[in-house]
Amino acid sequence: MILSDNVIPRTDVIKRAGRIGAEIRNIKLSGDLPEQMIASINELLLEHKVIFFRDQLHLDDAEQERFAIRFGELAPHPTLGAIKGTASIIELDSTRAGSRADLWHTDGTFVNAYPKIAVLRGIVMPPFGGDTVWSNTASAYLDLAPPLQRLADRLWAVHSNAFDYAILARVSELDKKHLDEVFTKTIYQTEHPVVRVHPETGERTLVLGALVQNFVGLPKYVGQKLFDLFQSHITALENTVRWTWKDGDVAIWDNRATQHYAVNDYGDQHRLVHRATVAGEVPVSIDGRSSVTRITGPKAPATKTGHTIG
Ligand SMILES: O=C(O)CCC(=O)C(=O)O
Ligand SMILES: [Fe+2]
Repeated sequence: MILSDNVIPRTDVIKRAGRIGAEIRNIKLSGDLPEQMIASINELLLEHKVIFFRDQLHLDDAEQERFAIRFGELAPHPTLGAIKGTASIIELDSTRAGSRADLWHTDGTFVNAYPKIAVLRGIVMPPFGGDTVWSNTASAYLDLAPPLQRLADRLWAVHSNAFDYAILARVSELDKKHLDEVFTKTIYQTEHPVVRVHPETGERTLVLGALVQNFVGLPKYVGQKLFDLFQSHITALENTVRWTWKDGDVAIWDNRATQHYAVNDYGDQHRLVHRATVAGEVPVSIDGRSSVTRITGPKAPATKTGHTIG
């Protein structure tokens, strides 16, 4: 019997899709939960990759962070920082530029030690639309045919917070200016293995998503096709779970084994979420090499911009 069975009854864990996602009932999240409970939540997180808790309306920013810090050090966003009075919380408010994360991504992969866990609290959720979808990057790896696994095993990709305007067609001129000024005030470029070994489960997971710029040693055009091929395995519907939010819901994901996408279908209805972030480990490839941040510098020439993903 695994640890969590003693602490969280199996009947309080309700799977929400075949390969990823479970709702956990009858827990009031707080910084004061006993250590065994935190260990059990972590165990369920590793198993299900994203876990959901309803009715957490008692949480404020401080308590959200007191809970999150039980899983590790809090990590502010490298360029956005954290909202006032918090160590790591970013606010995504639909009325503000760049707050719609409608691209498949893993958070923060433009740095080497990108976050391991995110705790997202739905504060004002629209009555319809605005779901979030997560995908399982460990099962996606297993879905690859063995020759494609061997190819992925050896590939490395460059991730950056610099973006081409072309892929952000929905962003207005005003948004571009804001994103340019805030999100990409420093440009990071990091080389990650396409396949990392999960430090807690030993699983192989794919490290890709919207922050990928190119594959090391591959022409852009070829790389784009390969990227699409790998991403299509990650985002296959069978490999995802979709959450319809209510105010007070909390979603916690293992950012080392997932990608996510915030569905942008709620028009100008208000949607407000706060995310606390737990620092992660530097990824290690299957042959034991670590990710490297190659460039950390002031913003380069004006052809690039950013987005709040990550
Ligand atoms: O708004 C959401 O549902 C998810 C936003 C996101 O990508 C994040 O918090 O990392
Ligand atoms: Fe995100």
